[in-house]
Amino acid sequence: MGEAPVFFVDNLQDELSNGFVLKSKGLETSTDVGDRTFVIGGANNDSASSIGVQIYEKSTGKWVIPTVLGTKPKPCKGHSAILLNEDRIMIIIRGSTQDDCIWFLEVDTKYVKEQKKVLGTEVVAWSKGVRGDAEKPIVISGPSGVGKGTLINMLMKEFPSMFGFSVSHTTRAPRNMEKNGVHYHFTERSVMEKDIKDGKFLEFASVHGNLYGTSLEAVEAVADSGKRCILDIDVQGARSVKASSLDAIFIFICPPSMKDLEERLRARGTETEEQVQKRLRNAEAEIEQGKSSGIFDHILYNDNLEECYENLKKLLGLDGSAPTNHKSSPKGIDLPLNHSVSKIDNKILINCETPELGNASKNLIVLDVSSLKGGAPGRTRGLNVYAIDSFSDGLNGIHKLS
Ligand SMILES: Nc1ncnc2c1ncn2[C@@H]1O[C@H](COP(=O)(O)OP(=O)(O)OP(=O)(O)O)[C@@H](O)[C@H]1O
Ligand SMILES: Nc1nc2c(ncn2[C@@H]2O[C@H](COP(=O)(O)O)[C@@H](O)[C@H]2O)c(=O)[nH]1
Repeated sequence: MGEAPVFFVDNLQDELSNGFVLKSKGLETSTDVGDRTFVIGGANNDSASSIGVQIYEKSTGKWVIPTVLGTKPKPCKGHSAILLNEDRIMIIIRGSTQDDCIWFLEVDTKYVKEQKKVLGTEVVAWSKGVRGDAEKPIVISGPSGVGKGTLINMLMKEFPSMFGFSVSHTTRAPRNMEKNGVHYHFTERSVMEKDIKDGKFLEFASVHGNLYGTSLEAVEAVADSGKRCILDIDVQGARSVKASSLDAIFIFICPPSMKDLEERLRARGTETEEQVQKRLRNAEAEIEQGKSSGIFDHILYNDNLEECYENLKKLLGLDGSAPTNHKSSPKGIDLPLNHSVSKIDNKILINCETPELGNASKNLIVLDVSSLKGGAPGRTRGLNVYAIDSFSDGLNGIHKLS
């Protein structure tokens, strides 16, 4: 059992040695991680659109401005910071409401270590804290024409409130009936390449001569709407997702034969002869990898469509053996401006004061961080939140908020 203190910056230099000017407004926190101090918050100019991060290296006495990945929290009236597991800092935004009050700045997680190698710079990564457990996303892969889209459409039609589709980006041209933003985000290669460089994609791959990718936003938009996310991506993309922090179920759809696959692709009539040939050539390698790579948790054969659909529902627990109602979104918490934060084991205690109700009225919000999942890039899930009312007068009531 131990209590981690919360630090507030009180004596930072105005002009940093690397030329970075920190106009301290008393809104920053500093958190020590090994021999580095992470200074978070306080816009370095008035038009800043997000919370800034700087690192002070105690051994060299130098300030470093890291590459900041992930969606960043907006500048705020102040925040509290507390170190978790030596690899991430939990940020509790003051005066914020609902779903925007808990954030994580990853400073030494697996993802951050990988990105440091890739980018060759100091890296930190933001992820937003989400209460409760969303069900695992479903990754569906398989060769072009095997019936992935058909199966996904059947699932979304039968369970519209349960599933949401991750709308990918692609550089290929839209087909006749395809709508931008619904089937794909159709995009220019140069724009997509820049977004990939800026860390906006969970995965991307060159597929049949075009660029395809899943943006973090596409997956998180579905999860934030309380639905279970379905990704229709190729095997290369599935491999990247498997290596990421997204905890998903991986399903590979196999055709009964190459002959059937060819017939389906031709019958769909959406590709030129040259494209059909290219997709069929790629299909052989994809089927080989799908069966042997160890990426996939389940392989389904799509011979008879109805049978394959029933098998898909069965493995997702939708065949009547499990309840089909999706969980309702957890309630939010209103975090007051005045609060203090401490840590005991896997619990963060937020001590909230309500001045208008006098000293006797204090509420304690408990964040249980023992079951955190996921993380940057994306969301950190599995936060459990409890409120204990008026604890200074005795334990009047304990409410589980999520
Ligand atoms: N079991 C099946 N038997 C016969 N035809 C099928 C079967 N499943 C799907 N199809 C048909 O095969 C064609 C290809 O299906 P679909 O477009 O769903 O493939 P896909 O895997 O999503 O392809 P892509 O990866 O290119 O998007 C469609 O015309 C669809 O109606
Ligand atoms: N790696 C990714 N692959 C994707 C993504 N979106 C779709 N795909 C795959 O591309 C092929 C071709 O699709 P089509 O619509 O042009 O027929 C297919 O296998 C899809 O699964 C993505 O975001 N990433």
